Amino acid sequence: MEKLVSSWGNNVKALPHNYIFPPELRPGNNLKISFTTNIPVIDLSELENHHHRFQTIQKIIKASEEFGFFQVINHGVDINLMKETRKVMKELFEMGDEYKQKLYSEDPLKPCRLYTSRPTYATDDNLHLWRDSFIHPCHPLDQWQHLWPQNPTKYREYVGACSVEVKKLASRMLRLISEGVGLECEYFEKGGLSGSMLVSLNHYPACPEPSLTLGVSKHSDPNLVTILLQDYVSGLQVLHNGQWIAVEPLPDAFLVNVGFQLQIISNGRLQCCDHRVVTNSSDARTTAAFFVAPLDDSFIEPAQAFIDEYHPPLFKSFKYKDFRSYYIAEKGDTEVVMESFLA
Ligand SMILES: O=C(O)CCC(=O)C(=O)O
Ligand SMILES: [Fe+2]
Repeated sequence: MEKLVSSWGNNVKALPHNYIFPPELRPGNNLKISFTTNIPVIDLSELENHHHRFQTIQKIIKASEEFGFFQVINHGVDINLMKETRKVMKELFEMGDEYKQKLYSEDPLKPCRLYTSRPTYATDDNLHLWRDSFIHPCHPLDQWQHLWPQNPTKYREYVGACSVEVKKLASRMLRLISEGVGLECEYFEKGGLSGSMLVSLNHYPACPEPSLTLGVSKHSDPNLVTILLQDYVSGLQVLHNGQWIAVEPLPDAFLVNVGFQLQIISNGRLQCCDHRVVTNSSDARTTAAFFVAPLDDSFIEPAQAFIDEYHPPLFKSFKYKDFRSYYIAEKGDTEVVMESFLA
């Protein structure tokens, strides 16, 4: 498969010209950032202790206000399931080219497909990302699982079990966030606000010239909340107060990040945050991003709880599918997307 980076990336000593980013967008010297400033790590087992419950919820809110990102440990998802899921994800990208060709598609309407760079690769300009991605819906499981690949043989079993657990974790995080900001506990379970979940398995092969390219360029996630399963290889960077900070990969943790919809519903109190992925020359990195999103016809607007005479709505009301189409058309440009949904 000459298009997939996982098929040819290991055989090149220099980047093809259409993978070299313009100087102002390259990671350059920011390739290796120490983990001195790090995003908060929150221990969810503290919620069981009623003395610490309130403080833990406040930590979640503070992290969502200041960083838009945090990691959770002792989250209740079986560590062995996480390990097996990571293994089966890696196996998928190691399958032979002939098999990967069957999964590959440039049709954005195909629900389950392997692509390279961006979903819009076929019509993209001449600048590609150093990643392959396998994407498909994963909630409700029985509606989608039969469309997933049967090879690797344990793919459906582990990715299915992990999806169920991640969806439960996402619902738990959304209930805690609701409690922390004074929304009714089930707020995000109504109106289809968290009714869908898509998983994107990202594979970033080792790269010959990591300072010149990116695995994913700067963006904020268009959905409600994203839960990321990482391995031990670093690569994710978050823009915080104008500086890129590197996220330390904690293999037993899940990373949680605020999407555009959570920012809009909270009337700007919680912040989505720009992030990107850098590559490295020694190790491939494989991650699973679980995007919890509203249903297409869900109606999105700032919740009444955040609005009073001193706090007018900062954003318009819209249907989620209109936001999503606009986000895709504008290639996820944060400023342009935000601007056009301001009240
Ligand atoms: O792979 C990662 O670390 C993050 C990927 C990401 O930001 C995304 O898929 O939206
Ligand atoms: Fe993202």
